Amino acid sequence: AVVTAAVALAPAASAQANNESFVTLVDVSAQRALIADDVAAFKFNTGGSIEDPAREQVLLDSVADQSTQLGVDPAVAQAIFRDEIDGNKIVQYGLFDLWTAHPELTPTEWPDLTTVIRPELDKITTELMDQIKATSDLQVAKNCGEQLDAATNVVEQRRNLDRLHSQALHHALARVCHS
Ligand SMILES: C=C(O[C@@H]1C=C(C(=O)O)C=C[C@H]1O)C(=O)O
Repeated sequence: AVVTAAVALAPAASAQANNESFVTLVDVSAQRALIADDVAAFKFNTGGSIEDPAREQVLLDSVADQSTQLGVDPAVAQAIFRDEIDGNKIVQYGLFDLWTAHPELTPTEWPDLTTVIRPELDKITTELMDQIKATSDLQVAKNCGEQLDAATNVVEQRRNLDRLHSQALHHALARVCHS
C-alpha cells in the first residue's frame, strides 16, 4: 500500500514542482512591477524622466554577462528583460497619468532612486536570472503557456494586483515561453 501511494503521488508532485518553478519567476516579476510605484513616486516628485536609456543599457549588459555565467541563452534573457523594463514603464506612465489627474493621490514620501530603488532592482535581476535558468525546460514545453497562465493567476491573487500591475506583469512575461 505504501509503494502504491508513492507511485500515485509522483505525477502530481512533479506537476506541482513544475508549476511552482514558474510561480517564483512570476512572483519576482510582480515584485519588479510593484517597485515601479517607488520609481514613479521618485521621478514624479523630482521632475525626472520615466525613460532612462543609459540605465536600461547597463541593465541589459549585466543580463548578458550573467547569462554567460549561468549558461543561459543571452538572447532569451535579454528579450525577457526588455519586456520586464517595458512592463515597469507601463506602471510608471499609468501612475504619472493618475497623479496628474489626481494630485492629491501623489505619494508624499519616496525612497531614493540611486541608493535604494536601483539596488533593489539589481537584486531582482539576479533572482530573475536564477529563475530564467531554473525554468529553461518549462519555457520550451508544449504546455508552457498554460503553466505560465496558471502561475500568473496564482500570483495576481496572492498579491492582489490591480489592473495596471496585472497589465505590466503580462507584458513582462510575454516572451517567457518560446521555442
Ligand atoms: C526603473 C526605471 O525606469 C525605467 C525602467 C527601467 C527598468 O525597468 O529597469 C530602467 C530605466 C528606465 O527607463 C529606472 O530608471 O530605474
